[in-house]
Amino acid sequence: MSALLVAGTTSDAGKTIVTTALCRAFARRGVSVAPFKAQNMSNNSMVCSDGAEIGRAQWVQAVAAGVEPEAAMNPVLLKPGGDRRSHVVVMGRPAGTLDSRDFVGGRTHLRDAAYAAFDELRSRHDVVVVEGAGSPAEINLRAGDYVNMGLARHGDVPTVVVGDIDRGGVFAAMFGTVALLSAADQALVAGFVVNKFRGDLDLLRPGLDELRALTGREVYGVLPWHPGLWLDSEDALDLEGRRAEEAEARLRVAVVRLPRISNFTDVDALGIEPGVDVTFASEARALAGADLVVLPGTRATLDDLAWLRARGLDRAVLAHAAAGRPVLGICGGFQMLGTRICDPDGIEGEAGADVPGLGLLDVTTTFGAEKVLRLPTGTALGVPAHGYEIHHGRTTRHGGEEFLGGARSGAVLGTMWHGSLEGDELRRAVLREAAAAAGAAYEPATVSFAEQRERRLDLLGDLAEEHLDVDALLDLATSGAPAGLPALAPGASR
Ligand SMILES: NC(=O)CC[C@H](N)C(=O)O
Repeated sequence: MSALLVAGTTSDAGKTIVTTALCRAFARRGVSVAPFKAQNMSNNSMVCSDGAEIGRAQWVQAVAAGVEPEAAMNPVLLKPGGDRRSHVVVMGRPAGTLDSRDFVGGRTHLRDAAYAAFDELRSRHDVVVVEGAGSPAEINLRAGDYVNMGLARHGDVPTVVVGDIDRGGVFAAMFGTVALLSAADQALVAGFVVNKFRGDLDLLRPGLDELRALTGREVYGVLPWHPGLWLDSEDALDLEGRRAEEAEARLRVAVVRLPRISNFTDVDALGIEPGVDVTFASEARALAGADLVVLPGTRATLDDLAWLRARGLDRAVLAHAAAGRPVLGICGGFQMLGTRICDPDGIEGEAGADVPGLGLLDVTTTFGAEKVLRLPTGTALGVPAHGYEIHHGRTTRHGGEEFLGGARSGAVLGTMWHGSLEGDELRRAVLREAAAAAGAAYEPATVSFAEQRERRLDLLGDLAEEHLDVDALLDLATSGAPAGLPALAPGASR
């Protein structure tokens, strides 16, 4: 019945990490906890067991909390395309598109859906850990906000502000975030969490003391900078951090960094393999020397195919395949490998588009308004496989062999399934085949993706225990923001 909002001074300040860590730490205390983010802007999503689509981060946070992921945890999901339009998902189901100009006004139906989901979720759990978006002090957007202080005010939710000290300016950012809010909003902000600190805590302490004195608010902890903390990636911001650290890489995988890349956590599963070196390629020469080229999913297949061609990456992929080297296309990337892609109704871009694909697989794709959301299971390469599907494109195979809801022709593999590489047996089988086709002396290790994810979530829980005052934060969630928090100028007068 209680809740805590984790807001941030900026995007990427560490809200997702802190929310996930608190989900795990609270759950360890036997508390029934659920994650929530009113609105997520991301092309990285996941399918829940009832077929609902939610942001990947909330899905992982539910796993951290030990509860079944569900639509109410991320009632509004905006998936941006290349044309200023976002696909809107409400309570896990497609709900039309939104123009970027509608972002401030015209969204009350989304706000209402978000508040209803939050109220309902809170009624079923002891604590809801809410992740904010961007900064709560985006004062140009405050009137229409239902993700940060709008939601906090709706549910009387105590709030902490996370600041990234690695960027510098964290004291100004934390003080300013509170001071710009109206007095009523400020009354809910109980304190701060410093993230990504490296160095001597004794040097930081005088600043924290002064921040406490200046704001009359608590500092609930200082999380250290930690290199191995990646979670299933929420958005494309942290793509650079996904490179496998392996001195003697034996299988080199180049993932084409499509601008509207989506559901690319497939890459995370490759990144856990000790002998696999994963790099992202934005230009043709970055594919040179790759054993396996991966074309990942994309929110906008045709726009990204045009981008691929403009950069000459199409010729590099074709040359790679012509040399008998392996290519793996996943969902949107698979669609690109086909002979033809049509968008008669303008689902992803311009209506009436009809464009040749790379022609490596004998399949054609037509986009339809209805979205496919599924958790398929099956067999491929002689081992059991599972995955998830999120797509508007209907891809039909006219030749080649069947492969995971897709097609294969020699060393070129294409699948509609995301997440299949999280299956340890299938990942090994795919990598073994790829190595054979590429002539690489590589043998997959025996790592388990599920175990690695669990270990990372435990590591996050441990970090929270060690560096945050988890009991005080749980108490804050339960008791609400303390009375008498000072209102800082200039927001205090608003
Ligand atoms: N997940 C994906 O890669 C989606 C591919 C494509 N945008 C479709 O909807 O069909």
